[in-house]
Amino acid sequence: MKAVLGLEDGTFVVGDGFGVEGTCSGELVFTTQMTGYMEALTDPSYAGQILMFTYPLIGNYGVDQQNFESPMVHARGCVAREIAAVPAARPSVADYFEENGLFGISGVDTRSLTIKTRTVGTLRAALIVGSDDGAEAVRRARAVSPIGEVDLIGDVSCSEPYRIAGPGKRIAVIDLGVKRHILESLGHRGADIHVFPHTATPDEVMAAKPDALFVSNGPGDPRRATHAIRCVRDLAGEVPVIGICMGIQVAALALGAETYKMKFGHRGTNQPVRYKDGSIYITTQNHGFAVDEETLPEGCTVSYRNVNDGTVEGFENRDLAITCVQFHPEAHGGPRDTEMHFFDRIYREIP
Ligand SMILES: NC(=O)CC[C@H](N)C(=O)O
Repeated sequence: MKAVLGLEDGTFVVGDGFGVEGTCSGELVFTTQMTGYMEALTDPSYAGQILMFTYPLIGNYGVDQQNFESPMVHARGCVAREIAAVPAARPSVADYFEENGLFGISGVDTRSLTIKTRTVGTLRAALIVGSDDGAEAVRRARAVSPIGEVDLIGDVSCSEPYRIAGPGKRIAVIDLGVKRHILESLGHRGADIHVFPHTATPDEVMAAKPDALFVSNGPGDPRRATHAIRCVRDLAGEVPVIGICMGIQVAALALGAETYKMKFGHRGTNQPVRYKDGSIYITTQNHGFAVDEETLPEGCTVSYRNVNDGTVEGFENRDLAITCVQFHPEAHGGPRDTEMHFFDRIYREIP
């Protein structure tokens, strides 16, 4: 089966389709991870994006639902150099894509597409599985709305509040598309977790009498997380605030700081960050927006910084008890170095 990937700049590449016939479109983003392909594809933060793997062989250990970050694939499409046809475990990625009505293309030069993305910035793209009509793919890519103009959070947040009972501190989680392993990392420490939809009001959150407010990861432009921004704006100072990924961006926006779209973002399991004490951690990341350090108000200090480009990877505000990171300390699969470092510390520090 043929497939074609078209980009807004007029480029298209023809390859082998996998999954089912049809079309998907969104931002084309690349991740440098060598493993953890299903964790990435099922991460709700990839909603609205077509995910391209720079590592040339994807799928060699098959699909294991135990690794999923949510019950389904959220990336709109998958681009790979090669998908392992006969993995060591079943089902294969291609079988899984077919059974679940998903779209993929393999046999394409992911290096040149990555170099292009790094050179010109993230591009809108369309993938047509079952066709090699490059002009049509480019036309569809150009029709894609920029990610900042699309509401994606409502599609991935829970619709009703729910609780994962635990014996320990009570944490209210605002679900912007929360990854399963974040809830598990909190739960393993004993947290009594109350999860709220992204539309939760400050009163609804406070009715749970939380010891801390946690704002999750999520897809798209953080400025669209308007309800969560309001919650943090109203509640910071009243309860400790913890954030991961979109959570840090929401916390920054709530304090009056700004976020910006990065040229091509950070996605992978090999992103080095430097903590304020000088120690370096290898982290998993998936973000295309970042906090503008210059706009952070007084009282906020940058706690982690990306070693490659110097961008903000974490900040804290001791007076307001805000602690947040841009990377993913819960990451499965990816390095676990920061799981203990981050979750133990934030859990211990909740009064
Ligand atoms: N994983 C996330 O929470 C990502 C946050 C936001 N969607 C970004 O791309 O920056």
